[in-house]
Amino acid sequence: MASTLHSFASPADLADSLADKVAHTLSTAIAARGAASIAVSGGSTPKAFFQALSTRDIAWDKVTITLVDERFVPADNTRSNHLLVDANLLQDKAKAARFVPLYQPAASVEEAARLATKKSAEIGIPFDVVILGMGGDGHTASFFPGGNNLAEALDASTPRGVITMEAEGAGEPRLTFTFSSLRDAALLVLHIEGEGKKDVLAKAEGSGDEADMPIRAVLRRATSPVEIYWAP
Ligand SMILES: O=C1O[C@H](COP(=O)(O)O)[C@@H](O)[C@H](O)[C@H]1O
Repeated sequence: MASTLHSFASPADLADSLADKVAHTLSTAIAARGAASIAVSGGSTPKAFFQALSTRDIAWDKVTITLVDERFVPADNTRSNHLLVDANLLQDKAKAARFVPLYQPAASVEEAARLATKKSAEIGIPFDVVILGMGGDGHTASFFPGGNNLAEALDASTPRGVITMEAEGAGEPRLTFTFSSLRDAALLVLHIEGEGKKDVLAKAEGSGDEADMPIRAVLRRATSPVEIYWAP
């Protein structure tokens, strides 16, 4: 599926424009179905976007927010994506939204993935909005190069839901939605910032194995257009 690059003069401009686009998409879904859903990424990039989105005037009580991926750590851990969303997105007007976490206080990460799959199945499919990030190694969501479940996660025939991922570059064991859960969002965004990430994107757009740079699965096989938002 084709991708479109949207370039901005600054991260603040990007955050504002992306917040407007996402708010419009969520409002359109609410007008059509009475509900809307969004899956967001963690990491260092989305903070300003989350803060901008939280101020947008939409019917947040009809919006369900979840994460594209999460570390297998509780929400009070500083590396938790849930904590980032709590502090920056579930604020202001967006306080009224429902949040479905991927982390579950289970005995194993596999059990947590089963529980997260069950809970997230109630959100409805496909997601209205998916915001992906990308690491310097070409990972997106928790699709890490060398990940123990990478092939299964990227296989389009793997059912929608949450699976586990362990990889050298991932730190803690991870919980991640499968590629099949993310590829068909009504609005599918890849949000990256900095010259370094632009270079990584250019490399990913070239030839090579998806397993080496898993973002390639999204760029090559998403069934929705990929809207790439970039700022220096
Ligand atoms: O591990 C993760 O990293 C990616 C990219 O994060 P960034 O700090 O380079 O912006 C992120 O998209 C993913 O959700 C997160 O778990």
